[in-house]
Amino acid sequence: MSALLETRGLSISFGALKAVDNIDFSLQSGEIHALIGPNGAGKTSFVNLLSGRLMAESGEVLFDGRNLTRQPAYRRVRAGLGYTFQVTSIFAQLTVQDNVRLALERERSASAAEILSLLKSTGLEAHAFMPARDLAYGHQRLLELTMGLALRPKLLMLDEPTQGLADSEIEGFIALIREVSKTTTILLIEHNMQVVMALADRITVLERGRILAQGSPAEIRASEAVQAAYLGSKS
Ligand SMILES: Nc1ncnc2c1ncn2[C@@H]1O[C@H](COP(=O)(O)OP(=O)(O)OP(=O)(O)O)[C@@H](O)[C@H]1O
Repeated sequence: MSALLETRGLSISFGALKAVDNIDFSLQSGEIHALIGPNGAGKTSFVNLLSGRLMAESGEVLFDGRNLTRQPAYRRVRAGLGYTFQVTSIFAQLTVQDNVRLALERERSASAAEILSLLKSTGLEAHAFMPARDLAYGHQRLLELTMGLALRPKLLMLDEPTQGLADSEIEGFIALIREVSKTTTILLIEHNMQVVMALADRITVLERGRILAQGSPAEIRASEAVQAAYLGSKS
């Protein structure tokens, strides 16, 4: 099986701090791959290097047979590397369906049927005409996911999608991600270990900008190095 995404020697520093330190990583098409690690391990910086929000100091980002290392963020989105929009990029005064229309129309015009079908896929169709600011917090997270799916990415990167959700909402979110994963490869940054263990096919653990461990959920759960890293950071 060939990798959908690969990084070779990927690095970025902030002053003297090597936030992402020479990372070789690969992700297979079809998998849900979780990226975990203590606070400050470099997860967000790594994903920002993939999305193009940060430019690599050295190393390469290879995606779907192309070298995207020097490409700007919008080209990476166009190549099929998608990520969930942050709550801040939701237009609060616009309706839910108009937010989805805007996400779609970054690329082309969208039909009402297409918008409705996307909203149905994440369970938001009943809220289509509501201003986004009136959505409950959990529904705003769903709107971010819907907007992330709008361009039908080959790989969708989710940065802490369950953060701030109530326990009662998490089961539904797990089921939804599982459904999305039938058609989209997923890279999931997540602190909630229940979510990680329920969803991930493979897990990569980062610590201080490096890969500490990689394996199946069972292997990671059993790893003493991983347990030590987590206990050490109290996160
Ligand atoms: N723009 C920046 N300028 C300076 N230091 C930064 C910057 N962004 C991140 N860092 C530092 O780089 C390190 C890695 O941060 P990063 O946010 O990537 O970690 P993380 O694993 O995503 O953490 P968390 O789980 O807390 O979100 C941290 O020490 C952080 O303080």
